[in-house]
Amino acid sequence: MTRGIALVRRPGDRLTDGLVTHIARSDVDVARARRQHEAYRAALAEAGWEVREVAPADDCPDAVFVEDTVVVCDDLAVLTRPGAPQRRPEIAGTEKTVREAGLEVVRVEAPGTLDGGDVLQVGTTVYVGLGGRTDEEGVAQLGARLATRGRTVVPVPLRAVLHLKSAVTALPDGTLLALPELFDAAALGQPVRAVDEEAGCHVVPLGDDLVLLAASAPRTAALVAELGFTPVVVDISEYEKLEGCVTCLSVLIPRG
Ligand SMILES: CN(C)C(=N)NCCC[C@H](N)C(=O)O
Repeated sequence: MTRGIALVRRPGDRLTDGLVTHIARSDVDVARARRQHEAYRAALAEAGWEVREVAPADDCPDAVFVEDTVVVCDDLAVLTRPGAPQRRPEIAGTEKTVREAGLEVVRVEAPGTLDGGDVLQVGTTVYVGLGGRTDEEGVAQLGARLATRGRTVVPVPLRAVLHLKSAVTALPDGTLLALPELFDAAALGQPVRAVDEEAGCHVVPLGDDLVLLAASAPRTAALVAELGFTPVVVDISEYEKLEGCVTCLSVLIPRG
């Protein structure tokens, strides 16, 4: 029995044209990115997830960052309306896959914008980054949709960072790992544990004590182990060149 479904989308040939907002552009090695994606998928499978692929959207260079296209909460899939207009065609493939997975499907409607990378779910609280990609209308719409599942949305203003989950994510026990200078940390209403590596604030709980994180955060991997969890380390250097992180490359749908 698997833990549930992990949605992923393979990188396309145009990956190197992906958006870059807060860092300098550097060349992406697409062949290496494909190998890293294969290893990422293998890590999810090894951790007990059924890896299910969303159809490629090769005209969209950022389509591999599938997290931004949908927010899954229990049996509900909220299709997003990405803040970057060129990413909106990515939604169709995700919609097909979440429908096939049997989820109820709703969406963020215009003029609201919301990227999945701005949505951090911790228990029944859903923190949503307000910044370059997600606006107040998007937050309000998400709040209304997730209220049907007993969730409370808390807006969190961002500073110079792409997404909320570029700056803070949670360990399985709810401990928030963060770079607090990148956002209004007081808005979370709970303390964070500051990390000293940029990629250290990007973790994905994979079930039980397993925690996925990037090879570029070795000190945080050691911290995660000290705290009693088991780090699962993947090299995603080619995606980091496009402001991607371990969270962005999948959407986990735990078995109901
Ligand atoms: C948590 N993060 C960072 C994400 N969910 N998405 C990253 C998207 C990166 C892409 N180049 C873009 O700019 O859209």
